[in-house]
Amino acid sequence: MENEYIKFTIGEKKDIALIAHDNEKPKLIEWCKENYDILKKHNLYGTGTTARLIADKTGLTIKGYNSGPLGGDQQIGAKIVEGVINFVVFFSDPLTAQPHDPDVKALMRISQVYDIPMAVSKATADFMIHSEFMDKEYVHEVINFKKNIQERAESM
Ligand SMILES: O=C(CO)COP(=O)(O)O
Repeated sequence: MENEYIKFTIGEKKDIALIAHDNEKPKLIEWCKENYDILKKHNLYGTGTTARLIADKTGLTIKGYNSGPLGGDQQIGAKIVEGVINFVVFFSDPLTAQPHDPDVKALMRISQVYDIPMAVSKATADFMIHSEFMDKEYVHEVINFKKNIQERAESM
């Protein structure tokens, strides 16, 4: 099966998901404060508690989904599939087991599938936010999964 790629343009205003596990929330809030002037130019989304804390502590406008353990990671994942989210900052906790670990893995996996940049630490988030892609249009290329599915169905 040969893959065909679809190209689409991502505008100057990005759609950014911000997520942090509990132990990492203070770090993400600090990071949002540091990068307030950049973040305020974009559309922000987050899992429930993270989004509420960011809004309260930084004054940024952010759309909140469900809390992570109640399906928030899956909602963000669905937005990636729909082509809504362009960047993800996810300060996951590398030292604490999460009850919704399958959802966390699913979100990381779907970001890879759609080649959506995901920063999982402050260092990578700093690289991402200061990247030349942040404030300009760029062309994003992903596999045409519709063609892929059709070809698979036809071959069965
Ligand atoms: O658990 C999370 C991500 O896996 C984050 O969820 P909250 O933002 O609701 O704490």
